[in-house]
Amino acid sequence: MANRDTPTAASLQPRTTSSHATQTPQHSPIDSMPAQLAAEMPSPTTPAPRRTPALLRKQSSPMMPPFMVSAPGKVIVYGEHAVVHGKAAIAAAISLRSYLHVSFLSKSNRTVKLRFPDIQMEHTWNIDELPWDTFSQSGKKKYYYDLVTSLDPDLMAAIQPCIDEVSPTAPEAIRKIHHASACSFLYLFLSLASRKVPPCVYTLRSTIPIGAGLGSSASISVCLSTAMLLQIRALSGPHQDQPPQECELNIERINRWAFVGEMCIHGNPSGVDNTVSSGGKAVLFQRRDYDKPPLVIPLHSFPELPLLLVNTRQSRSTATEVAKVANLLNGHPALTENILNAIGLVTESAHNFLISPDFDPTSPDSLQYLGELVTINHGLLVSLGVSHPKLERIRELIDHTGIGWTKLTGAGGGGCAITILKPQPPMLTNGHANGTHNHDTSSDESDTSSEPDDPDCGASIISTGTKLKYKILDSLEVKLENEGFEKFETTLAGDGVGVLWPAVLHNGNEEEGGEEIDQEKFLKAEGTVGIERLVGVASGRRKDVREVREGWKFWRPWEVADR
Ligand SMILES: Nc1ncnc2c1ncn2[C@@H]1O[C@H](COP(=O)(O)OP(=O)(O)O)[C@@H](O)[C@H]1O
Ligand SMILES: C[C@@](O)(CCOP(=O)(O)O)CC(=O)O
Repeated sequence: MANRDTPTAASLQPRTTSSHATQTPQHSPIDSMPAQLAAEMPSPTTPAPRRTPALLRKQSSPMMPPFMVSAPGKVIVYGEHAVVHGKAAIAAAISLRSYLHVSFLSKSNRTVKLRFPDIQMEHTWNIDELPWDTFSQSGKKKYYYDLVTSLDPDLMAAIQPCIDEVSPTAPEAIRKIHHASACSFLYLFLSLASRKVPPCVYTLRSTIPIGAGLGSSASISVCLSTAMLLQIRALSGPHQDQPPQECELNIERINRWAFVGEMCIHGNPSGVDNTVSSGGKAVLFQRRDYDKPPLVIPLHSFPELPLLLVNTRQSRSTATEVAKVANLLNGHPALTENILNAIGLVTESAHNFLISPDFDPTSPDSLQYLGELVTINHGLLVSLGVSHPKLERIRELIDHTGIGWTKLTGAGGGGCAITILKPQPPMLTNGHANGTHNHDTSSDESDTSSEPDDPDCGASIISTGTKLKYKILDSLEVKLENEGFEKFETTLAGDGVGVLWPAVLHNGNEEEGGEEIDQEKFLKAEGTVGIERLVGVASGRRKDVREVREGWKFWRPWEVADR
């Protein structure tokens, strides 16, 4: 995965517009659409069409099938706050994702519609009334391969009236959320598409809690960027056997435009959220000098791990928490610097370990090492004053079960806690009735406690351990819910952006013709489980570590690199 300022930048820029022809993707999912339709797809390099006289009009073409894209949220695993002061941090993708469904309307419709039910937003614009002229003026026009690092005030001013017409009567706080999403959409749409774009509906649903520091905004920006780049045929793949450099190039292209979407929502984002959401897995991220681009190193060795994520549901402000640390630094410079340095060392230790030959993603000892760093990192964040009683309560409840290593993630002061789960519950690894933990599963233990003592049944121990782990997790879930917290069982360091083209699932049977995911079915799916079931993601904790996503395709540079 590459960051917006990495050397791959040069490789993305054709020298002249005419070199576009040589860059036309060979394996885009859109290549599978009928040639006539493909020819009608707008491209930023396609000259504006001449008006066809009514008598010479072509026959109507069949409508393009709907397609879907999906992008993950992220967590900071090590190094938040210290990263603001020049140290490195490690962020990783999670399996909570946003899903964007794109469907097409008949040509006569001339509208583009957003359906974003998570934020109760719906809006339709007339395509012909959008400010295409401003976006295509010379000096303003951007191409899919361009690097855009700031928003153009003239373009922002041109879309403002279109944003203002969204949810005009909603309360101010809701309007702000709607306008941020609309701005992200419109800026990308007007930059990448053209007046000739087929009328379409963008329906978005996410399993990522909004505003909890899990990168929900970046994941929607990545979905929008990917969908539009696919629509203008500026991406190739994803497909199996795609060379790693080509995967990187596509991810980079998506990431650049996702960053533009993020700027619309956040003003001045660091870029780490969209980078992780585009490319998946994990990255080491460091910004020593704010005038220079950040250092972003993909960590392809980061293991896919089951992760427990608990949302305090306590709203927090990143700016306030960052300011708390700045104040502490002012009042206690030497001490605070030492804490920040220690956090920097935590990240450095994790990074060195992950890239060392000693690291074995399947070994409990390796996991233990990474887990201990999680615990240390949390302690240091507490001493910076950025925890919250609710985060401490969650940590206390989880520590009592002994099932893993817990820390706050992101800004703190609320938001979420993460727990890297131990491979086996502590009573199996440390012997029975481990005095340091109160498992609170007394009724559950009776039916499992005899099995681990049997030296001849390793498989049975594993299944007993797994059963016990789930019992502990179930009992924990009840406690967390009773106290108003929200628990997610997710996976750390999975895939980045994915494509389901067309939006059809075959459920293993190609002959059946498959089940089309249409807009209404997508809107009706209930909750995370309903959405994941509909889009073909194996849901629930009993899934394998790598989720099965039938029909979905991902750019996975690490996998190709491993071959
Ligand atoms: N599911 C969603 N549907 C529509 N817009 C969303 C969704 N999730 C996030 N957003 C947009 O992203 C913004 C949230 O950004 P932010 O508060 O930084 O949260 P996060 O830390 O999760 O990225 C929202 O105001 C909204 O504009
Ligand atoms: C506290 C900080 O290090 C991370 C904030 O993360 P989030 O806003 O909770 O995703 C701030 C930053 O890196 O900009």
